Amino acid sequence: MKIAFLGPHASFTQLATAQLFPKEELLPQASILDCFNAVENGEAVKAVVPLENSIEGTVSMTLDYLYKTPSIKIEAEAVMPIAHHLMIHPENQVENIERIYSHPQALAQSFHSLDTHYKGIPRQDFSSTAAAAKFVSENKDMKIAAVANQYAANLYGLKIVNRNIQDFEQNHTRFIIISKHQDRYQNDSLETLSEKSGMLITMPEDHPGGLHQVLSVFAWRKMNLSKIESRTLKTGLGNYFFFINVVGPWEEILHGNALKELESINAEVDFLGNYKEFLLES
Ligand SMILES: O=C(O)C(=O)C[C@]1(C(=O)O)C=C[C@@H](O)C=C1
Repeated sequence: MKIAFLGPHASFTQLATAQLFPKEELLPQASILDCFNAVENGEAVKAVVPLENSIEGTVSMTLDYLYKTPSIKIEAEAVMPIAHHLMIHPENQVENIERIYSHPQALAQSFHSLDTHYKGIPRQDFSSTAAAAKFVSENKDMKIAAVANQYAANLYGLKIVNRNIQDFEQNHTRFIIISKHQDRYQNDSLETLSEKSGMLITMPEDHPGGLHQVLSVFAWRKMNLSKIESRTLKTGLGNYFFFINVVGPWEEILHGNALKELESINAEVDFLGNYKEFLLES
């Protein structure tokens, strides 16, 4: 089975994917959009993409493509500790560095640390931390550094010059397994943290109390929400869709009726699945 992931090798997403699918063929992709496309056009059966980070919040691109591609559902979540290191080509000196490359999430998670230790050195976005590390390894004549993980340093032969530069010690990223099949991913060798349902909800028009109506569907049934995130619909300022997580295993009557009630108040619901959240190693 082919599994797409945000590559190249040694990205954080690859470390997560390798733990979730140790025996499958992994297909590196250049972007989160490419991961969605690979699943959509059948090139890969599933993909692993980042959804949320404990320091920097939601990966908005993932949320947007979940919304834009209703055929794609969620099979599982996996949470992994994240440690960022600054690395350079072994023939370079850290004192000479003139630019720092990484994925925008990694740069944001290390913002204050980079600002304190490398003030004034411009930072540049890359498609992933591993892509930045690879670029540094291939360009020893440029005075550049990358923010990436230990595996990227090993794989691309870079020297770590500053360890654990994430701004908060507790740094975790939540990844999701996406597919068109809505299979439930199960893995007894990983610790299960929770079970939840995910859904995208859109109200057809803006009216007073619209969100309250949606939330009351869950509230009076005593359904516990663990996440609610609004994201722009890109149809004009003030128009949003909502990503909602409901805690617990799927109960046919309780959840089924909640979905029916949402429909009856004209909410559009894209049910993404009932799935487990697993814990991964760093
Ligand atoms: O750039 C990588 O290595 C990724 O896998 C992407 C990503 C993200 O988008 O959040 C994954 C985990 C970390 O939070 C930093 C970057």
